[in-house]
Amino acid sequence: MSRAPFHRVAVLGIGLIGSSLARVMRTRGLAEEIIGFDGAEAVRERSVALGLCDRLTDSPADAVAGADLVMLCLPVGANATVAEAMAPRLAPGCIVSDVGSVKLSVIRDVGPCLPEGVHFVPGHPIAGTEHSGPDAGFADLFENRYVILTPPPGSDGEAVARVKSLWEDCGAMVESMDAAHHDKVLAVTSHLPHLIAYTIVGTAFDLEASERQEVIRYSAGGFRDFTRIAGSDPVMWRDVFLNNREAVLEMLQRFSEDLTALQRAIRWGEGDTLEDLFRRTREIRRGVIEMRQAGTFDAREPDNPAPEDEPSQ
Ligand SMILES: NC(=O)C1=CN([C@@H]2O[C@H](COP(=O)(O)OP(=O)(O)OC[C@H]3O[C@@H](n4cnc5c(N)ncnc54)[C@H](O)[C@@H]3O)[C@@H](O)[C@H]2O)C=CC1
Ligand SMILES: O=C(O)C(=O)Cc1ccc(O)cc1
Repeated sequence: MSRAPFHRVAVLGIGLIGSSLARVMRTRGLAEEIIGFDGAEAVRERSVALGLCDRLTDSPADAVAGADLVMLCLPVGANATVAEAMAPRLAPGCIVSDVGSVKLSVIRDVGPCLPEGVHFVPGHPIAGTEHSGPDAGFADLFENRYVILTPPPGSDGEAVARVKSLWEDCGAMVESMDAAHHDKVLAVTSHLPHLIAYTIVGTAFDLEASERQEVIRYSAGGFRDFTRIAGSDPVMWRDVFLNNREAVLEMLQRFSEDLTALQRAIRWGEGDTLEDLFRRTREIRRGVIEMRQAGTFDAREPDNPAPEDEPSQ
């Protein structure tokens, strides 16, 4: 029997992403032992009941003792406190990685806590859902999804290669890029869309009670897709916006300029302007589907069947 690529993996934060990682590492034999840490007692109890880890602890330091890989799977705003608490027990040669949606802040918050001889390989799976918590995770979450690694200059090549290989073993396609570039790209592809969804659903909620009822009843006209995204975890997304402030504000500025241009086209009846844009965006949608990145939850795409726990259309 071949040995697992990692001896002891500590998963810090057993929510959607942490529990999915624990599940896939377990089912594919990627770790001999999985130790879980979570700050919430209810999450630890649920993780025990689900059999996600070999052992659960309420101490980050206990969790990382003797680990050769530590995976931070926390809201990005929690990384600094947890990294400080775990640092004294990190073994020399250990790899610390993460899954946070923002990368510059993780490098800023975690990097300085790590002792000499510990390797830091920040990462971000572009895979998820609007659900959170240990029950929401599933082993196939990373299958055919991208994972972006943002190793700081001078990172240990072997550590980066081991993290890359782990994600590939989880079914993912791995790319590397500079952290600042990652944060700009994700600001437009992920963070801004979530902000727009939160705004539009909030706007609808603030309508008169009678109109609000109708918004919910007739939501199939486009609104429903926004409510899925706007149902995402409030703490996780608060931390994303507070920690990717500059890039999000820059993209928001560009977006609001484009929105103003559309507003003008509608006001002046410039149908060609509207149609040209809608044709270009339809092409982009087709490209996303061709690259099979349309989402695990999009039941209308034949290439992307809905998981069993999602209601089909
Ligand atoms: N939800 C998604 O679709 C994706 C999330 N991510 C990133 O993954 C990370 C985790 O997200 P999810 O798994 O979705 O969140 P989640 O809310 O499902 O899980 C986070 C877990 O961290 C624990 N936690 C929070 N603050 C803590 C603290 N201070 N000390 C100890 N434990 C604490 C919570 O109890 C919870 O169990 C985030 O950084 C997020 O940006 C990355 C890709 C996709
Ligand atoms: O559910 C969705 O539409 C998502 O966008 C999931 C997601 C959320 C955050 C990430 O950093 C990556 C993926």
